[in-house]
Amino acid sequence: MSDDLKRGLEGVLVAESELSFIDGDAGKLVYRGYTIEDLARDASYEEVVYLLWHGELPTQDELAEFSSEMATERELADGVLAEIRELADADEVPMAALRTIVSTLSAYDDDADHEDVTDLEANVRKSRRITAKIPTALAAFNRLRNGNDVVSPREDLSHAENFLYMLNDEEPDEVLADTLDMALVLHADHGLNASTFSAMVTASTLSDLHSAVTSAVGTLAGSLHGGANANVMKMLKEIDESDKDPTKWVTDALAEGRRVPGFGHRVYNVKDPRAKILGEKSEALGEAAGDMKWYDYSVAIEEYIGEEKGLAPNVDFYSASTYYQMGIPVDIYTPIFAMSRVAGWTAHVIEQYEDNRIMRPRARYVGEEDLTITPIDER
Ligand SMILES: CC(=O)SCCNC(=O)CCNC(=O)[C@H](O)C(C)(C)COP(=O)(O)OP(=O)(O)OC[C@H]1O[C@@H](n2cnc3c(N)ncnc32)[C@H](O)[C@@H]1OP(=O)(O)O
Ligand SMILES: O=C([O-])CC(=O)C(=O)O
Repeated sequence: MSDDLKRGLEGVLVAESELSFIDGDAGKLVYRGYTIEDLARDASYEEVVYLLWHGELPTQDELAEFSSEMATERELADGVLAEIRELADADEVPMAALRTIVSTLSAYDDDADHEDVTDLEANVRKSRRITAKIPTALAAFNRLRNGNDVVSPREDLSHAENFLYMLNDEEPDEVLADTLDMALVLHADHGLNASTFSAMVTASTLSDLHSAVTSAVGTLAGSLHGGANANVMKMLKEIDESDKDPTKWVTDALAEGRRVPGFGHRVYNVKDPRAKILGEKSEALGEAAGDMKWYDYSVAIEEYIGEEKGLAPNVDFYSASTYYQMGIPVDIYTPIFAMSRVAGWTAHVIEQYEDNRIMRPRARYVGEEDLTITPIDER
């Protein structure tokens, strides 16, 4: 047994997976053999979810059937809606609300008390229901906390279109729908990132899929992981409201020992390929609106941090200005990440069940030894 300490489990190999491959030096991301660039250009989110869960891209008939099965699962039970209303009334933060909602979904899932938590067919059905219902829950939560009525899902719209329709009570135009669909494709899986790993740890104890996804949502929320996308936008807005230019703002932040959200990565040593694609989307949205401010601030920061710190943008950097220009509220950027990543979480959990061993690393003990207890009345 090696006594090398691997802080943050850096580089530790704990599983074999057929789902996604990352080459951190080349800036390459692949889902089941297909590059992220090809998938972003040529595949819808529904096709990517099918690819992750079923191992290959669907035929036209398979896609039509799969999309329809997903769409029929969008409605929420009254009990779930009642809870969403309570969370909105309590002004819960969106990622905490989503964590609670995912957990509650199990109470209304016919497969949830299935005796064998590893049953593949039941897990695919549960994955489909959770993935289909998260957008409905998130849109309902956002509308209720703003004093608006809930908009019911429609089965004739795609996953991305239907979410924007429920969020805004208006069918999205093609640019908005395509941009969100592509963002969902880009976020769907990413190896053993922290939230996926936490889902796998939960599953490895032979706990159920809803528990694994609930763990993952809680893990994604942190500012070092999915929470960074909202922090990027807060930074861009802070820069805009200050009298500093972006490089001065970042210089001051670094001098104060602060981390710049949206930069750095455990695996990529170069620019994240997803950031490249999202940067192009952010630029295109700015051009269409005739306002390049958010894109220009972002590029200035990217150039400066690259020169000063040798750090490159990760996926969260350009998703921020992209979502902002789409009119999406800043505090639901991370829930939208979860809305996509649930496909990867569930796919990895299913892989974990197929070849399970409980995850159980160890810590080097550095505490006191051989102490004797002083009786309580003498302490
Ligand atoms: C979807 C995602 O989860 S993508 C990541 C989203 N998170 C962020 O954008 C938050 C900002 N980034 C970070 O905090 C980190 O880069 C992480 C968490 C992504 C990766 O962390 P690690 O692999 O553990 O790298 P680590 O924290 O050891 O950083 C290495 C060095 O780069 C520096 N560094 C890393 N990221 C940043 C940053 N964003 N701003 C400033 N300095 C940074 C660290 O201070 C450290 O410097 P040091 O060696 O002088 O102490
Ligand atoms: O892989 C990681 O560590 C973080 C990341 O980029 C992701 O989850 O998409």
